[in-house]
Amino acid sequence: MTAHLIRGPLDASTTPRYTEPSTFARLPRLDEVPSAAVKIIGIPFDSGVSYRPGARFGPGHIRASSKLLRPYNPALDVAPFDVQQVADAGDIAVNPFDIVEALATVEHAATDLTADGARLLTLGGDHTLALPLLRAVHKERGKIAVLHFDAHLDTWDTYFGAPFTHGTPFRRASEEGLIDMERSMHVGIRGPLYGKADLEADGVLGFQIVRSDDYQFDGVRSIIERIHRRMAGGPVYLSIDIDVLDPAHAPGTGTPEAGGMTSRELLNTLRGLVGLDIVGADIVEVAPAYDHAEITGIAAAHVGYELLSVLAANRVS
Ligand SMILES: N=C(N)NCCCC(=O)O
Ligand SMILES: [Zn+2]
Ligand SMILES: [Zn+2]
Repeated sequence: MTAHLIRGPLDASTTPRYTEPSTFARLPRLDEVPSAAVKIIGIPFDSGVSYRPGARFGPGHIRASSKLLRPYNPALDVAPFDVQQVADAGDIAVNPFDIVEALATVEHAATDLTADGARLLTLGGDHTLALPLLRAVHKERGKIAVLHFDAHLDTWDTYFGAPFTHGTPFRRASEEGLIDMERSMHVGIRGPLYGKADLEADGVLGFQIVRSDDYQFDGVRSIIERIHRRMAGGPVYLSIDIDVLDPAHAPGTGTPEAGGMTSRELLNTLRGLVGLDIVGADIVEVAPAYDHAEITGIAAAHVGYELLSVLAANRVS
């Protein structure tokens, strides 16, 4: 194999940040590099939402909010764009009027983009997308442990009889045998449910729950330990619904719930994932119409940056 020079972000000291069309962190586009170990894709899809629409504009907003990121991450002592080629693969065009067709398009695109062994970081889009992304990962890797950050369980059964919505992806994934039921977790759960039965049903689908309140009572360190205890020893898929953050930290989302995590708690938890075999990730539910001053976009951009840093740190060690 020929060694290629890794291309990182544009240099902000010679090309101002606010020039050029947006790519994540001002990285090169996939067609500008020979290959990439990590590909960032946008999926502008929100036909699965139950409340406020608008997450279809999430990918563009996260990219636009990611321009200030810098190349060195002191928290993990790693330069995430130096040790691996990361590139922005643009958006996948999906049918907004036919959810089943949209899910098939996403699954095939994810399969194609990872055929060369690349890992995907997906920018949503609503949480319905986790299902086709897990289907694609499962084809490659078999049963996968899911680490799901969210205010919501997203293991409800149907809405208006519809099986594929942003409130149901992890029930479908569990029913389809995609997830490792001994090693999956929800983190950040809070807020009112439809009934106590929601939690009982969730329990048999293979998830353990870390509640948002556990952050206050137990702290970040103990939660990182719980995650490692449950998830080490096999591949992990990370799905991050931005509404896991408190609405003060992420107002730009479709189904906000009070009492959430701070962005500092989330970023520190993500840094604690170094050592886990993360095979793919998504950041979903960013809905810019309800955002202010890019608060949510910036949080999502930093979440993506920490994930890329964890992948880089895993590669270095
Ligand atoms: N996946 C997200 N963000 N929300 C699910 C909420 C489903 C409901 O309306 O009860
Ligand atoms: Zn949610
Ligand atoms: Zn969700």
